Formats: sequence, structure tokens, C-alpha cells
Amino acid sequence: MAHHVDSEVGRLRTVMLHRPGPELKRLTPRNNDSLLFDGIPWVGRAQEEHDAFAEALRGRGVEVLYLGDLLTETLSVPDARESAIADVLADERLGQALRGIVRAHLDGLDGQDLATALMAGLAHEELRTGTGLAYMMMDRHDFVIDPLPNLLFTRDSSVWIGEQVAVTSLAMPARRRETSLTGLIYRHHPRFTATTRLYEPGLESVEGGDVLLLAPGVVAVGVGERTTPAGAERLARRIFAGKLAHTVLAVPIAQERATMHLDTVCTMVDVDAVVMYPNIADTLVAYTITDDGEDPRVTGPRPFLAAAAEAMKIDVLRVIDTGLDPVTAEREQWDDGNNTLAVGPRLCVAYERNVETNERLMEAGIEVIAISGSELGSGRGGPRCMSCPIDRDGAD
Ligand SMILES: NC(=[NH2+])NCCC[C@H](N)C(=O)O
Repeated sequence: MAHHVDSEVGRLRTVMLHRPGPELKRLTPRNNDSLLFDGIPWVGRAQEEHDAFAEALRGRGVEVLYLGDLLTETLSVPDARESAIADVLADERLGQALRGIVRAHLDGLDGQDLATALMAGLAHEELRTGTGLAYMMMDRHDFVIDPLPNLLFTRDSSVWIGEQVAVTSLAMPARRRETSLTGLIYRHHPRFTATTRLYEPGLESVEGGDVLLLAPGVVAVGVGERTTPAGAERLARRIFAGKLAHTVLAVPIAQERATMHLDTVCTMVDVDAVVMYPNIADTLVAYTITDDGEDPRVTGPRPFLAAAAEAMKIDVLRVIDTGLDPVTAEREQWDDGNNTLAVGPRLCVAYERNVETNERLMEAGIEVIAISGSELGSGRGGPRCMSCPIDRDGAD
């Protein structure tokens, strides 16, 4: 089955989400910073919020695939299972004796429990007794397999451009192992076996939250905390080699947590309109990279909106004027007010708490499906972060 995504706003047909699970129960005040959460979510409520998100999408005719289910199904392929286990055993913190104990533990698990261990991690105390220096010197609460609470944000660990999938190269150590799971799914799951790979983990950093498909043939890539200039360059070269776009815009964003990805400050809500953090709308710039034979041509920087409109061959890329005072704008940006997921042109999912941004969107003729995200948002991600579109209709 061929999959296809060439815009942010074409009618959404299939999306991959991750229903938060036991990996969130690993978060404590001691590890939440390094695991990239700003608080300790109430897991049951986060699941309810997430179920409502998925239901809102299904209600609009979107097929929802869950990463956890795809992973479990993938692990029924013997090669996939072996490669998943080999991957966690390669962790150099284990040492030979403990590696043997973890191997025996994982070998005893069925597909579903193995998927859970790969996602939620494994604490020392969950192992039956063992021997060896690493085993004996670890605290019972130490992880022998680290949990992956940020799997929730499926946007970042893979991104579809045209009919190809980029399995990304995640910047933060707490997230790197996520792509061994998405990589496995795309390699072995029957639904994806014929898919061409656009990018792989281990290359220069690129995260999906930085990739915005402005229009067929035009891709914007945020460059900041998560995607490096070298990552954007490599991605652009591969996009051109695959004839997936003619222009890539590299967009510098502040290297801060509040703006970790381009989609924290700008998402598309119509074929020619974005919602954007007002405090940066006038200052955002872009370098234009175009396909020019062997070496791509780079020009700029120039104002983002002008560069984008030109590449998209439209007169203007409209910015929905949220008209917010800078303090409200900053508060709603932090709570992912600009991080909308378009289900189709002029129809998007947004967190209900961003009352003012949503009101302005509606005044501008954008229908907003408001979902609650008080717990989901504690990891700093909104509807767009929590979704990986796999199929969209053409945008026009
Ligand atoms: N596309 C996004 N904006 N993703 C948000 C990811 C949030 C996650 N806690 C992180 O820090 O990586």
C-alpha cells in the first residue's frame, strides 16, 4: 500500500499516534528534566485526553494507527524481534553479565510484553536476581532499559515526505532510542515494507517537528535546538535526490526549550495560511535551498513569509492575526497554541486552553476542534507534535 503526504493541510486519511502508557509512570521529579517533561503527568487523565484526541480524529474520518500496536505486530516477525533485542543489549552500561540477564528476561516475553518493555523501559528491580558487577552495583530503581515517555510525540521520530519516510536522527539522548522502534516498524511491518527511506538515525540531527510541508514541492525545515544546519542540508539533498521537492527553506529558530521545533511557533491551517507566534512573525527568516544539480543552491536569508510565498508560487502566505498582547502570546505559545494539527484545509485540532488563539482562528474562518491537554501538554507538545500523518489527500 503506497502512502503519501505532500502538505500539512490535505484531508488527513491516516495518522500514527501513540497512546501514552506505562512509560509515563516512570517520570519522577528526579528524572523529568532529563526525560524532557516539565511536570509529572497524571497518567490516567493523560490517557483519557489522548483517547478523546483520537476519537475527534476518527470522528472526522481519519484512520488512527497506534505506534504500540504497530510495534507489537512488528515484533511477531522473528528478525524484527531479534533486532529490537540486540539494539537494547548494545547499551554499554550493561556489561557482559547483566547483558545476559536482560537477554534472558526479554527472550521470555511475548510480543506485547516485549513491546511494553521497549517503550516503558525496564528497571533493575523488575529483573529476577542476577550476578555480576553492573547488576550488583546498580540501584534497584535504575533503568537497565531507559523508558521513552516522549514516544507520545510521534511527529518527531519519523516524517513522511511524498511517498518516502524519514526516520529521523533525534538530538536529545532521552529520545534517541525512539527511532529504533519507528525504524523497526517501517522496516518490518507488512503495511510499510515497500517504503523507501529518506533519512536514517545516526545522521546529522533532524527532528520531524522541524519539518513543515508548506506546499507540494516546498518544505520548510526549522534549524535550532533539534535540527542542525548540517541536518537540514543533508535532508535537502536527499529530498532533491528523490525529486520530492524543488525548494527547501531552512528557518533559524531560537535554541530554547520554548521553541524547540519549528512547529512550536508556526503550523499551517490552510493551503495559504499559517498560525504563528506573533512575537516572531516579523523577524523569522529563511535560507532558500533549491535543487541545482550536484550542489544545491543556497540564497538568503530573507524574511520567511516572503521566501515561503515565492517558493509556494502564491502572492502571500497569510498569517492568521492572533492579535495577542505579547504576554498572552507567550503564555499560549508555551502551551502549544501555535501547534495545531490540520485535518483538512481550514479545519484543525488545537488545545482548548489556548482560548484567545483559538478564538482568533475561528474569527478567521478556521474551524477548531478543541481538545483538552492539561496532562498531555506537560511534555510540551500539542496536537501536531502528537501525530505523524501517513496519508493525506492532495492539498487543493
Ligand atoms: N514536534 C514537537 N514540537 N514535539 C514536542 C516534543 C516535546 C518533547 N518533550 C521534547 O522535548 O522533545
